[in-house]
Amino acid sequence: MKSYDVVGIGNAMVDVLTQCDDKFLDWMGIEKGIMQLVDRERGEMLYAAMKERTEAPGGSVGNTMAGLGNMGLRTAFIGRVKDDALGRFYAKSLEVEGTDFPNPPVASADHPTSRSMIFVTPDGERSMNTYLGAGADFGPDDLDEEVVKNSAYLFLEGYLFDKDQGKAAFRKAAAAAHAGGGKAGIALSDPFCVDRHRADFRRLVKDEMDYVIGNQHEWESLYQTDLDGALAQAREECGVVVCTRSGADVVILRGDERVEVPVHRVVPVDATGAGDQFAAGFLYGLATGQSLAVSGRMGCVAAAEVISHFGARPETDVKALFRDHDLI
Ligand SMILES: OC[C@H]1O[C@H](O)[C@H](O)[C@@H]1O
Repeated sequence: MKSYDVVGIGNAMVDVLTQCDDKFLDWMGIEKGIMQLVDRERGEMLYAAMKERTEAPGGSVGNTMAGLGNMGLRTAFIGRVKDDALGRFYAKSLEVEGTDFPNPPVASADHPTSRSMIFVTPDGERSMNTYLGAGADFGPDDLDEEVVKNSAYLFLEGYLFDKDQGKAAFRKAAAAAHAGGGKAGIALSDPFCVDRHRADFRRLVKDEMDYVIGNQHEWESLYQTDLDGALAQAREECGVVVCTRSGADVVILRGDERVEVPVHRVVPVDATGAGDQFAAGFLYGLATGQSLAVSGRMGCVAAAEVISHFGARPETDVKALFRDHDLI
């Protein structure tokens, strides 16, 4: 019996969230709806410009693991934080939410704990301004293979694939997952990151991943073609292929099987974490032996919950929502 159902690896990041209007975004030169990297100076300027701030633990795969913990699975999140106030806050909050955080904060980290300044506009769109701190320096030495071997599923965050040491850590993690008889998967995370490392992402997806979750732009960027062409290639190269399409039906492929899961469009209160919680719901289904259709619907239920309030992690009992929808 494994210790964990799902173990995730990603950039451990604290979110600083605020609300603003579109004029404020223009004024500050913030590009709407995407993740932009910022240096420390701009990060501090944006932080100071926020009128009211909420600080919350974030990070894409960290959010997914917290979501899976909320659903009652046994989870761990492996990430790198500095031993500073934000890093200790991050580690503690995951443990409180029921997800193990095996790596202690690193006193000697060169950079402070990663953070993202997130501006949410009245249409619910989120614009993220990320300062890549200690979390982005995650490398093979930060990975205890035994934790991964002891999990049925491994889930990786594409953002960490932006640096060579992150790539090396992912190869080590995938090998450990397979050595332990588990399955390895990744969230592609960002079309620009895919664009910067296309060849390496392609190799990883083809040779080392059992399931891959991405949105339309990420899949198109990976194969440099339209969505149908991209998914046709992905299906040849990877066991389970999941494509979210911002409000349109989710497409899931496994061999000859193709499932389309309907999405009910609503105006979000805050879209932050929608993809992360879709992944949590979907992985819950996969890890508990549900069909692709049910797993996809679980993903949509979890995503709908998180966009109904401010912040990237669930605030209600998502398993109860699965029951309300007759999914369990
Ligand atoms: O996907 C949303 C997450 O991405 C960024 O990493 C932020 O931390 C945020 O919580």
